[in-house]
Amino acid sequence: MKNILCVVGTRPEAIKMAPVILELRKQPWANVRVLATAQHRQMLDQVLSFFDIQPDIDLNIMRPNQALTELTARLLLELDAVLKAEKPDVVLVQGDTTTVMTVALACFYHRIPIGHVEAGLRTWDMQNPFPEEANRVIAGKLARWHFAPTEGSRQNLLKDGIADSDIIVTGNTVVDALLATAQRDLDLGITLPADKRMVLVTSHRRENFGAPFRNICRALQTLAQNNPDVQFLYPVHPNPNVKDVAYEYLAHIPNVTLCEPLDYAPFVAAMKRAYLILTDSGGVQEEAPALGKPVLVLREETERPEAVEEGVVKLVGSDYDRIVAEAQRLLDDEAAYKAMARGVSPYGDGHASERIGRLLQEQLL
Ligand SMILES: CC(=O)N[C@@H]1[C@@H](OP(=O)(O)OP(=O)(O)OC[C@H]2O[C@@H](n3ccc(=O)[nH]c3=O)[C@H](O)[C@@H]2O)O[C@H](CO)[C@@H](O)[C@@H]1O
Repeated sequence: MKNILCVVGTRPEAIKMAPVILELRKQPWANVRVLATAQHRQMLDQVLSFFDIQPDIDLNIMRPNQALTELTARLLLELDAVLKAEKPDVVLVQGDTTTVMTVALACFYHRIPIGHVEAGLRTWDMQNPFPEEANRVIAGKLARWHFAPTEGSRQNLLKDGIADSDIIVTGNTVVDALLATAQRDLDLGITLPADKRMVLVTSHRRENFGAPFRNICRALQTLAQNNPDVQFLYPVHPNPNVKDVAYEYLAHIPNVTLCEPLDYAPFVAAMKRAYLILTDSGGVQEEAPALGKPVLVLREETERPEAVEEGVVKLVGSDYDRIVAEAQRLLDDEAAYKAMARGVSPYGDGHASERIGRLLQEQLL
């Protein structure tokens, strides 16, 4: 029996780690334990409960306005005690949060091997996204096994000096979670006009705060006013930099529905119902293509270039004119829309977790 400790800190980590945990739980050789750092609290909890996962250890680390240095220092100390008590044979982390970087460092000090899920995403700019690029580079240097979602991420790891034999291209586990969830009977929980096309919006990345986010909201306002036959649905992040501005520009427009962030299952229902998606989210860029939904990305660059190269996702940044023009084109021009709504899924086929499980079995037994 091998002890495998799976760590989650935020909503996207939980969504992407859940299928791995559920897969490993099926394995007779694996004793799976779940550690929640709870770097984010509420949004993490609703995902874990949806997938029926109860953390075995919960560090409940989140504090109001937590600074990165303090979060890192507190996490390192807490992890030291957890690793001493748990003595895992391997620790799995996902993505590029402070949790991931800190767990990688703590495991390195304890000489415990780590498996990095969603390894090899790079912008090659340490400042952008901050601090995620540094987190994934550090975790990458320290990881024993690199579960790369795509061939492109494998190439990034090779460029970073990682041995080919330590990398396995698995696909992204986000597609495993999505396809399993999309099959279920889902309820959006919000009534929208049944006869109208729906545009789904999410936007809360830090690099857009300030003038770029105002441009985005102004563009959404123009699009909604020019297209009364289209319904806009925007689950708004509670951060005041986002919420105050979004409500100022959009709250009074009849065909715009603003709501709290949706739980994962209703959000998947919203993606399925959407005609078009505008987002600055990393995960949504990976999910929407698998559902055949065109995405306009409200960022200047992305560490997820594969769907852009496939032509099913387009970068539009935060430029008012560009957002309005590109979205209007997809609403008006059926050929342009169909070219982007092809259902090409460059990030996975829904079997990434099985590949991770097989590799661990081969390596550990
Ligand atoms: C720089 C960068 O790209 N960083 C990424 C970013 O992750 P992200 O951009 O994917 O994060 P979000 O957009 O918050 O989450 C998305 C997931 O949430 C679901 N969702 C969404 C709206 C909603 O109302 N309800 C939901 O359930 C949705 O289906 C999707 O799966 O931060 C993480 C560290 O926090 C990083 O690790 C990750 O690289």
